[in-house]
Amino acid sequence: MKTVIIATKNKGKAKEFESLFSAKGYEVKTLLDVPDAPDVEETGTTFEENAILKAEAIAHQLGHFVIADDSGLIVDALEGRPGVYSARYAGEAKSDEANTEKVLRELEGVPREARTARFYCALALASPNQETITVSGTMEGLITEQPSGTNGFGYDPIFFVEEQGKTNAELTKEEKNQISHRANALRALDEKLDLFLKREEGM
Ligand SMILES: O=P(O)(O)OP(=O)(O)OP(=O)(O)OC[C@H]1O[C@@H](n2cnc3c(O)ncnc32)[C@H](O)[C@@H]1O
Ligand SMILES: [Mg+2]
Repeated sequence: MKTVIIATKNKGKAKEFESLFSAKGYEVKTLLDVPDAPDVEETGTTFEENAILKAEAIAHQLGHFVIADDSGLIVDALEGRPGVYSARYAGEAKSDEANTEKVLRELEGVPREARTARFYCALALASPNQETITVSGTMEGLITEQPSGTNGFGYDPIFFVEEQGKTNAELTKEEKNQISHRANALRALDEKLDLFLKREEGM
């Protein structure tokens, strides 16, 4: 089986990449399987920049091609916050609960029609041998007034998808993986990934 390494320490992302890639016949490894993987500082001002920083640092360290994911929630009424600061929005502890509570608090009194938001996912594919490739994907939704559902991770319990009439955390893993920003970004990577891997084999 072909293996792909995802440069992430986020368990929620790791699980999603496992199902998304197993459908393509790949086995997934993440930095959760690499005990001494460095923490890469996310100093970029865009998701793409941060994805490139993580992918290139880890590809260099492992001497192998890797995919990194930088993603987050963009809330219109908050001028795009939490954005690239999504993981640490309520502090360094990176608590999903504290982060969602902070967004809900900041949106108190904001009417439904003004609670529009989107998830954004930038993926970077990097190798010591080739130029880095980036792609992105989004998904649209509304921020609820309270959390609902236990599936998924991060901001999923407060992200309502109108077409499904459910929050992301009420969708099954399979349902989310059809429509998520991560799935959409991976679709954009599909063709480029094959070409990239072919070139990798020739090196
Ligand atoms: O950098 P890595 O190790 O991949 O893990 P991280 O959790 O720090 O990941 P990011 O820097 O990309 O921050 C993304 C944050 O955005 C949120 N997020 C991203 N994708 C999400 C999704 O599909 N559902 C809910 N929240 C998501 C979640 O809070 C993440 O912690
Ligand atoms: Mg991070």
